[in-house]
Amino acid sequence: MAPPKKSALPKPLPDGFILTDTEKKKWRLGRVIGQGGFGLIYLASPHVDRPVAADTDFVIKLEYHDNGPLFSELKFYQRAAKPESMRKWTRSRKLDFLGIPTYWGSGLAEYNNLRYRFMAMDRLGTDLQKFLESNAGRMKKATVLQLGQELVDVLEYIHENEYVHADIKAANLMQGHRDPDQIYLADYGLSYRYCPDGHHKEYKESPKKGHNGTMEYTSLDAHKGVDPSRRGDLQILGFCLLHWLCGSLPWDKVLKYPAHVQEAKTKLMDNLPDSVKQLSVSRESSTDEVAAFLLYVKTLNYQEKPNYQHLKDLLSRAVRGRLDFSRPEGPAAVSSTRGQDPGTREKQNVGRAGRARGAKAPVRDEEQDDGMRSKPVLAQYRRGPPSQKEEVLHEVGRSLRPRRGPVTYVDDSDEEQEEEEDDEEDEARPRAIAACYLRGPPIGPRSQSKQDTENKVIFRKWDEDERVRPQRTQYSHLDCECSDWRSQGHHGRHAPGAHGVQPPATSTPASMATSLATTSGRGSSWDCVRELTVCGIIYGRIVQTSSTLCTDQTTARLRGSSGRLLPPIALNFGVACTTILTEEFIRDSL
Ligand SMILES: Nc1ncnc2c1ncn2[C@@H]1O[C@H](COP(=O)(O)OP(=O)(O)OP(=O)(O)O)[C@@H](O)[C@H]1O
Repeated sequence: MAPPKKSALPKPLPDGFILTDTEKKKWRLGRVIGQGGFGLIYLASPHVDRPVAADTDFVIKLEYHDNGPLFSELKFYQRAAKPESMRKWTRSRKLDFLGIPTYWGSGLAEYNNLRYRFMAMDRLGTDLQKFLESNAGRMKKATVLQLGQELVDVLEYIHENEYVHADIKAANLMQGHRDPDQIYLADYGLSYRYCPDGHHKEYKESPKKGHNGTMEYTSLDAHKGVDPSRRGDLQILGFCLLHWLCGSLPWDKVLKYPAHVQEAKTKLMDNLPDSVKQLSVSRESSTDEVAAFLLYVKTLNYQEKPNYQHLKDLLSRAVRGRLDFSRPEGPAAVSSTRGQDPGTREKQNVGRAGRARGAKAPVRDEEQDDGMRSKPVLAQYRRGPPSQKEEVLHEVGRSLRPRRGPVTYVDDSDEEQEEEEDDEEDEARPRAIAACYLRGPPIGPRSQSKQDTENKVIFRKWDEDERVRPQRTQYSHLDCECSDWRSQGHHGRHAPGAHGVQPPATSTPASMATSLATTSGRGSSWDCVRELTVCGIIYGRIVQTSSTLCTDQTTARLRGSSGRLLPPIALNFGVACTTILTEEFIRDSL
């Protein structure tokens, strides 16, 4: 019998499933606590004879066997982050702590004719993107500088072990599960072995590979299609520090135009330190240290080993102690991509972008925008080239970074094949991502249709509701909504990625619903409209489809820079989708 057709996200394994890793150690799966574009994160425990405790210290990341990201991540942990080598490093450098999660094992599994790869690792806590979201995109200066120093330590360790991370951002920084003062750099799915066996990659620009990474922060080398290196990681970190201090970056408004982002970053780097100093939002949050940091990074040659101690010294104003993620004092972030009315945001952003660019108006062209915006928001905003026609809804809710499509990987337990794997791994690294594949709807003004105006009214009302709704963490939000859904007897059966039925790729709402009804063999399209919406509520992954339904602006307002729907907003968004889907469904049916 042919195995069932696979989607990118694995069909979940049942609660209590036992996995055996390559060291013959057994792991019991608990409930799912997270979901990426290709993988699920389960609570897990090595005590297989009893259910997994809610406060367990382990998680298991699960992907289909032939997906690339987990394979790359595994290789990183196996080669560069062995617990013993990290312990030695920490001792020799007299560090209190090194923020790299511990890898506990990995292996393969088979269930219902499907093959999986898994990795057991430390359980982590909240990611820092959450704090930014509730603090208008900013952090206190002492916290930013302290984080900067800790991340320089982490980068020095991984750089000395032949790897670069290449995707540093708040969404990939997570608090410790037990100790919120310990911050870990997670997600090594895009990490790159820049110096295999001590041989540094050559500098080679390749326009076809250009603009790889998370658009806000990716390095100028990556914009030019040059393989990631140590200086690139440090430049990415510098852009992150600047963002966290100011709540915005000069290129926030042109993120969908990679060439414009590259131009703005080049200008910023060319005009250091003034270009960065003048972005300070207040004296307390002055950007002088970040300007000096980026200035030093600019002096580095492609293959040059950075002076990490010097970089830490440049950020040394921070006081060691507890990290403080409370809202910084002083003016609100002027162009945070979150938590603000887009009108306000736009006005403020013009000022900031203008300053960063000198006298020139922000890279923003109404005509061009309108041209772009008049087109329907279709597959071109998905992340990564559309490899398969049946690309599904849940793939579009992921971060902006590109991912390789399914590639067959050899079993990494076979050391003899390591070199072959390395080649394969290099081959499989994410390739250039053309601007047209960038996920996210156009941002900015557009001509208003009647539907736009109606949608705005709907969203304004929910924005008001939003202010009185208490903030919840991502986990509790997900848990709560999943359990609501389960308590209705659905058990995630119709949730994207959790069953054999996948919502169809972008289409009209009516055809989407009808197609879902046909493929699932269930009920009427009307039921499916409702279920699609619930899927959206639970997973916050209905962005792409809703992009085709809602106005660009309303959708843009609901996104964080990570590209995810902000959790409380996801709920509202689901409701909005119901309305829009329903209206269009009725209209199409008449
Ligand atoms: N070690 C961990 N402990 C606890 N939660 C985790 C851990 N790793 C990841 N998560 C949670 O699971 C979610 C999915 O993580 P994952 O690394 O698979 O994907 P992602 O980084 O969100 O997306 P992408 O597919 O772009 O990598 C994360 O957003 C995070 O909330």
